[in-house]
Amino acid sequence: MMGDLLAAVLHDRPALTAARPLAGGGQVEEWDQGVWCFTPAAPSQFDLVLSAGVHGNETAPVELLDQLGQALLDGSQPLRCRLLLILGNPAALRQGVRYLDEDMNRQFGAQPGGGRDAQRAHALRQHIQRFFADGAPTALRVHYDLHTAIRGSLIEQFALCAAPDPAEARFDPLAWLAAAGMRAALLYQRSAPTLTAWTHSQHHAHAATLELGKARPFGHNQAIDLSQLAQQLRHWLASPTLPAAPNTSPPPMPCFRVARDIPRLSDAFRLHLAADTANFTPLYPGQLLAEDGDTRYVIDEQDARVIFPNPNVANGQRAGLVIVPWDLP
Ligand SMILES: O=C(O)CCC(=O)N[C@@H](CCC(=O)O)C(=O)O
Ligand SMILES: [Zn+2]
Repeated sequence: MMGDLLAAVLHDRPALTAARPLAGGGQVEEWDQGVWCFTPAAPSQFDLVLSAGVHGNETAPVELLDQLGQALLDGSQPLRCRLLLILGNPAALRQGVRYLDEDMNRQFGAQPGGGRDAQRAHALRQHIQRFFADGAPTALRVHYDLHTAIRGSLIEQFALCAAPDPAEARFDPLAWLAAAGMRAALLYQRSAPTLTAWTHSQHHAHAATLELGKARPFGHNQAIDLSQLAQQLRHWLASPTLPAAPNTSPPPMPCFRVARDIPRLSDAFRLHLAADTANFTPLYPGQLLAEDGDTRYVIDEQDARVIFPNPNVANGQRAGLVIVPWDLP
């Protein structure tokens, strides 16, 4: 059943008109449409940002965060950490589209656009900045941005994040992701214009984009199993302290790195993959992956796989990623 937070966003009205005490202690305040700051009764050393709906057609994780928000409102979910809950792109959610003018998850880099998605991205940056600034300077900062993908995937649930920092003794990001049901990690080595790349680089948050299944409209997400993620999120929200956990070795899941981006440079771009090619499909050396006028993208990596192949992006945007296994040191 739809909760109060999502209903408000879909009806284009506020969910709360003033700060509301939570039945289980603490309070919630609406900072903007689709942005709620939950504060626990006692001070916390854990600041958690959970976002979904940055792409308006990716509804399963939006339903999950709506249920979590409702459980906090009605007191059935205890809260021991600070939480910023975000439904990313309300106007795109209302229309059931990935974005309005420009992909919102490309508006967090050095050159954001000027359209409605870029304006919303700017507002989200301000809210997240305020949330972290209001927390304890020593708090552990974690951000999960929940998505679903255009295509099916040979590994259904996986994370995209920066490589773990071996110096971080408080927290094992890959162990948390494994506990939340992620079965692979794609580790970035360079910056990207995405929301989690921004919270990681600007706010030193342990930030990951979670891919959770195939994108479908509201009410059609029965095939996506978010139970493990939901259980872990509920556990973390209720935990008075976080277990100290240095990075484990070997990592608890297969890890990959980006061997290269495949950019769509022009209208001549052609992707030589079937439209139903799943994420993580293996590519073989010598395979012609794509052409763009005179530019040919031929696989020369061993054990390569493809992620997010999509020829229908705007010129200049990423039309796919070639990834390879990465044995973390
Ligand atoms: O299925 C697809 O082609 C895209 C799914 C999606 O929205 N993925 C995110 C990944 C973000 C990241 O690279 O960290 C995106 O493209 O924004
Ligand atoms: Zn997405």
